Amino acid sequence: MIDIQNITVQFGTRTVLNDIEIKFNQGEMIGLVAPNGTGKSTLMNVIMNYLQPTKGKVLFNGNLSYSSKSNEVKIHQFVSMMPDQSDLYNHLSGRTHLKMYAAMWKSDPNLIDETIEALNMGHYVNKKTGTYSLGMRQRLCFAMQIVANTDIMMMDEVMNGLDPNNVEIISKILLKKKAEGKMIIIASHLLDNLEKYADRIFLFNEGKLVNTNEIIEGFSQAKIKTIRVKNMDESVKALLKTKYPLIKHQTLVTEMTLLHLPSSEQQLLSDLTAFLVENNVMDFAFGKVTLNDLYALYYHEVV
Ligand SMILES: Nc1ncnc2c1ncn2[C@@H]1O[C@H](COP(=O)(O)OP(=O)(O)OP(=O)(O)O)[C@@H](O)[C@H]1O
Repeated sequence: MIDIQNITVQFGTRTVLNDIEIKFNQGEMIGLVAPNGTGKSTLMNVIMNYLQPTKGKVLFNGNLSYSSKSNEVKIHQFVSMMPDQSDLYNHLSGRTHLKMYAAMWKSDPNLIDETIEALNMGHYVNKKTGTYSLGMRQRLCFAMQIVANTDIMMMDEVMNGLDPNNVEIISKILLKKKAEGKMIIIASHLLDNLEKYADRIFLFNEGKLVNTNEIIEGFSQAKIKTIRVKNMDESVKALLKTKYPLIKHQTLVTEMTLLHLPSSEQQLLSDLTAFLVENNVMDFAFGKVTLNDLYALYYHEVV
């Protein structure tokens, strides 16, 4: 378990993390989402103690913190950060990298071949990494962390440069690790993927972590409670507000209007359908709010 207690990070006058307080549990997949340069890596660096916060501390499993070098060694036995592609040694093979990681974390050596097979790396893993493509290097970095097999795994842009097949393969491996009780923290811009697999997703806003479930009630529920309407006329919006004052409106920069319904009662849904059609609004769909919508709401950017 990670207990982040009042972490503040300032660089000069800029506050990148502002008094963050949050607990992450074993068996959870946590998604961190934000535009570039907002603090995702900074938070991970604090959790790894690569960066000392201006204020606050991080507790592991109740009472262990980075209060001494020997504690750091203890913590890094069960907390790992996925290596970066620039950490690879070009003159060594992928297999050698995997063996190093298995040896450093004293994990089960059988994991090496299992992981090579799961990630379809057999045809290249014995070659020097200097000959690998971007996607091959990325899979190796991921495989290294899987072989280390720590209880807490942090990954910054794990899906970088991967084709959709490999994104799915890695997602399935992550689900398996989660089922084994690992805590997985992922910073990613692949919102659809994150939305599918993460248990809790946090957006960074002005140095704070905002849980997506708190932005829109029922965000993670599949129930129909939202209508997505494209290019809705201001006059129709006004009419709708008068007729259905309980329906909340949110307009995104994507020209999409979200209508949040007070319930998903059948009668309300059919009345609303009739209302929209009568007012010549044809481009609409019932469905849940997506992470892409929330991103557009928060960051005024189209993903
Ligand atoms: N050591 C440092 N000194 C000064 N400023 C820093 C330092 N590290 C990070 N920053 C600044 O803090 C902000 C957050 O950086 P961070 O790397 O955490 O962003 P990020 O959300 O991980 O971005 P990305 O998606 O690009 O990886 C940025 O404005 C960055 O310039």
